[in-house]
Amino acid sequence: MEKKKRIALVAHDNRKKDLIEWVDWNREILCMHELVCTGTTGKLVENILNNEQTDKRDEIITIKKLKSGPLGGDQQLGAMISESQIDILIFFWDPMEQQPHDVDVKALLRIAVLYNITTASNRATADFIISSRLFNEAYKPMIKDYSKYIMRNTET
Ligand SMILES: O=C(CO)COP(=O)(O)O
Repeated sequence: MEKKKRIALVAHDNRKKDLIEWVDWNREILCMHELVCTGTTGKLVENILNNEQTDKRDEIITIKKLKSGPLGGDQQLGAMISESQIDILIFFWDPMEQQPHDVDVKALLRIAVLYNITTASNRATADFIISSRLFNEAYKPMIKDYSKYIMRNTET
């Protein structure tokens, strides 16, 4: 990943407040990177980053907004990860409530592990990531070699 990171920000409804507070707190750093969000989270992130009271910049911050999570946003994000278009995933998922799209959530978290994507599910981890020395440097995560799996004999 380059110095400028492609960061995905996602939160379930009960955790949106947490994420928006975190984004607000880290606005100066986040604005220097590319941000991608699922739909509803994206609207809130864009609002807080362009809030006239708290933001001193002249330019309007735009972020890439995907579909809402339950409508395919998690899957879009998973596809972007598999295409090497995301470097960091900050996903505050809800540990207390089932989601209608639980399978999509699980798939997104699985693909993030598969591609060794830097991932935070809570604020403490997100704090450690954003304050890491590596956050400001180019970094090449190790990707496991799946060529044996791809070349396996499927006996057709
Ligand atoms: O459901 C989500 C992630 O699983 C988030 O979707 P929204 O950002 O559209 O609320």
